[in-house]
Amino acid sequence: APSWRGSCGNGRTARNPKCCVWYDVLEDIQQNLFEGGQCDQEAHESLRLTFHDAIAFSPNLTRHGQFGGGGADGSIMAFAQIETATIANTGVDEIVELQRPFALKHNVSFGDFIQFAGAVGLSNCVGAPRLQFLAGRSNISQPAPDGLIPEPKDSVDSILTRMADAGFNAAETVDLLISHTVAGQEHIDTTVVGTPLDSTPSTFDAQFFVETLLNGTAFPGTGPHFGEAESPLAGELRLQSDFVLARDPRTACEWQSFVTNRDLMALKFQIVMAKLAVVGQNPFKLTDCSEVIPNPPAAPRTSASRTSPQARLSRISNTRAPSRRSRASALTLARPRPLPASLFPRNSRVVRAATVIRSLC
Ligand code: HEM
Ligand SMILES: [Ca+2]
Repeated sequence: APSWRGSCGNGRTARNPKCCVWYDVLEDIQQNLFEGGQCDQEAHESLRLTFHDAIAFSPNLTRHGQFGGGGADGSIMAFAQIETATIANTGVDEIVELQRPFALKHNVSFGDFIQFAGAVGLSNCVGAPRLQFLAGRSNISQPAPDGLIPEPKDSVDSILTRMADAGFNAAETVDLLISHTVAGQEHIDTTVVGTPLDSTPSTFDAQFFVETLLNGTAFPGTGPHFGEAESPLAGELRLQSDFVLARDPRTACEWQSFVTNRDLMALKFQIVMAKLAVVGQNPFKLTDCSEVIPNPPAAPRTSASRTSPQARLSRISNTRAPSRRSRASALTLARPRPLPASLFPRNSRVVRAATVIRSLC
């Protein structure tokens, strides 16, 4: 148990001297990876990378005498040429190559660095929870086997089976997909690079869960592509996997629960990310350096935004500003179900076309 409480230099203190190095990493990546602390594309990709490293862990393969992957062990960075060549990891090589020099420069393990960068990147997003960060993962790993990362074309059965193998039940799988509130795509439809998965990709809010429940009406680019479903808003892309998970009886209730409870959503993400970050690791051998993770900017306590999602999206695509800190629509509405019509602005064409699933829970 750490009794040391001391200076890390520059007026910074930590409970454990092992945490000091992370202040240097923090300063460096906020300036030089996240453009001065933005919830930008690098922040989004860093969050995605935490998943792609960690989820490659399969007790099922191990039971069959094969190597099942080491989980959150940094293998995706150590063996990037092998791991990022797979279909599920399309595009992940970019953030791995951007991150690696920082890990080498500060002499921290790849597994630690990936989880740290994900937590710091998320802390730049308005309304995000502050994630736990444990340090001390070994830097020795083996290449993870292919086939362990869910793909957007996969069925709910296949996704839930894979996630269960790695230790996550159906509700926790939905909790992990809260990440898609700060997300875009570049590799599903390459003609509309940067298309977000919800109308507020720089804000950690419930828009993703609202918008994935609307009726899809069109593709944002030249779709359909493999793993893509029709989206309800121009300039937004919907993954097929998000479409089916939002509507499956095993996952729909957890999905809908977030629409009217942003705080619950933030809490569940914090909890499930703490679990994801130590897949394949012994958390009791790691050191808690969470104090280094910055406090994210708070979400404004407003009722549902009056601005229509479509208007927000048009602004995003017109300006291409990486992180216009749009006002969060904190969905603090009283009744949990059915989804209140007031969430959807009446004068929007989108909304007239939208039918919200009301019967699954
Ligand atoms: C069923 C599981 C999942 C599937 C099938 C899936 C699939 C995808 C796909 C296809 C993209 C677009 C990538 C691109 O074209 O550039 C994406 C983006 C993203 N995913 Fe997921 N994902 C899943 C779960 C997760 C989880 C658990 C996390 C994190 C905890 C996550 C975080 C992200 C983020 C942050 C992005 C945005 C990346 C960016 O903007 O560059 N995803 N996901
Ligand atoms: Ca959002």
